[in-house]
Amino acid sequence: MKIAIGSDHGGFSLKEIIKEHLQQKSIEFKDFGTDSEASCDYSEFAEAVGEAVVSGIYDRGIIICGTGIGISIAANKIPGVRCAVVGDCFSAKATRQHNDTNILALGARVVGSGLALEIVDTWLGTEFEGGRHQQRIDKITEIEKKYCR
Ligand SMILES: O=C[C@H](O)[C@H](O)[C@H](O)COP(=O)(O)O
Repeated sequence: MKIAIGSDHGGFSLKEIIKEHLQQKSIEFKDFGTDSEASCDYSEFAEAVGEAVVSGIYDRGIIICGTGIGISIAANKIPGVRCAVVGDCFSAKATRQHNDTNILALGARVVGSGLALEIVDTWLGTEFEGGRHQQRIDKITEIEKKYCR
């Protein structure tokens, strides 16, 4: 599995911790920035990671800002992105099983690094269940087609 990862300044230090964790697990990733704690705008990194995932070059994305909210809103503007802000392991599992999320958003000012790594592991290790959930995702795709031209 190939992961695209990105953050703004608020998520930079958690991004570094997650990168080290992925490295230890021999999971391939590319860092799309930011590269320091200097103030920047999360939309840039949401777009870079979102494009990388939707293009098919990367299987999944992980994006981080202070709350996970701004960066997830921006990523979800890209057709084909299904991004959820997650702060617990139950939701991490459910959003893969039910929503087939392809990008995970984390709030570095909300969750500690220990929980964040458990969320990452749970999210990466859970498969989409399909079935009734697929028809719901198909309906989301229909909304995208209606409004994104
Ligand atoms: O949703 C937005 C994110 O949480 C940002 O990381 C946050 O707004 C950045 O705030 P500041 O510029 O005050 O560090």
